[in-house]
Amino acid sequence: ELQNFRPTKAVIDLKAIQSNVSNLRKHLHSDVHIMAVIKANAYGHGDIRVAEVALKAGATMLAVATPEEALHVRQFIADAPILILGAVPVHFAPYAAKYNITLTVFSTEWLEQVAALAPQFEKPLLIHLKVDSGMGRIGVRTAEELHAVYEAAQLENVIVDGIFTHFATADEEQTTFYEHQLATFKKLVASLPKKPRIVHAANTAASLVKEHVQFDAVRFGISLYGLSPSPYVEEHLPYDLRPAFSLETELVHVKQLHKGDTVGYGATYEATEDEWIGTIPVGYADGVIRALANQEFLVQGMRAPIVGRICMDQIMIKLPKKMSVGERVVLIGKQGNDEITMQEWASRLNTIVYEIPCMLTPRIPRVYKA
Ligand SMILES: Cc1ncc(COP(=O)(O)O)c(CNc2conc2O)c1O
Repeated sequence: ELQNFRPTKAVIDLKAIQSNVSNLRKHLHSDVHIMAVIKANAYGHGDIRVAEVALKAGATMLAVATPEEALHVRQFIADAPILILGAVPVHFAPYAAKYNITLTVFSTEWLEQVAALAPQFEKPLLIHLKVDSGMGRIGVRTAEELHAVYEAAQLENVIVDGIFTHFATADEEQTTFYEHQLATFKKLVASLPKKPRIVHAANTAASLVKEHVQFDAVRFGISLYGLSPSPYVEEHLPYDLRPAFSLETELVHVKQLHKGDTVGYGATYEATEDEWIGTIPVGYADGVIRALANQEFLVQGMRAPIVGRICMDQIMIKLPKKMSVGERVVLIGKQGNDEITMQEWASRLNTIVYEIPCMLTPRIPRVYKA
């Protein structure tokens, strides 16, 4: 395929992914499965390459968010079970059965409509029942709802293969709500006539810092990529995480400004003395949004702040000294003795690290370091 001409790229370190999975493998009880959560194009890291490495390093299942993601992954990964974590329309059920995609189910109406299609399924449809133990998103909330869905799922060509819930506060120090969710979930699972094969509840935070919540599988997302779900979890990690994602580019123009010269739309930045300014080929159409104003990037291991407004495709930075066109600029990652972390971006944008790799658009090619 065509090579990349623009020097802006995200470099994904597959050894970091491999290390994060194999460390989790050692951390978990040996009979607990690792479900690699690769939704949203593996949190912006590239779902197929991440899935291949994760499966080789000890994951046995994959989780995505949408039918389209599941079909895309199944085109490249023939065997691993793929669970769609979100709701899917009834008319997707025949495709799920055909392509061995496991669905999340929590509605009797959904099952009643699928009942009409099930006899024609090419293969049995695997489903996991979803319990809303407090996340307040999707799922059954009471024993009677759970039993109604369980009964409605007793269909030819439908197999209740799992049951799961999702924690809203596992990444926080406060455990009251988390304990309430865990107790609710355990009670509901115990109320079923038969335990489904795969019971799962833990996300990264619960997998890393909570006890007795591993059940039959854990759903491992953010720390698969070497990122921490929260500062609290970061302070209590059972092993070091290796961030897999770095973002880099090169200077495409360098000039010296004199006192009073201005930079960018609105002429919002004014040089206070002779200053060296670099221009880099990346902007808000790449997901480096305008709210990131004043973020620093690294050149020769030194910090260079954005000056002037972020443009759609270009950004100006104030260089610590005269530099040449072609000089490498690190927007996320290490250079010399310094590092620009995703957490630094997230703090500046008043968001969480999860959002950063997801917001970087496909115009930034993801290249892989094996
Ligand atoms: C149902 C479910 N399970 C597991 C995970 C993985 O969580 P982790 O990345 O903390 O390990 C998510 C992440 N869902 C989301 C992450 O950010 N917003 C979300 O809705 C999820 O929605």
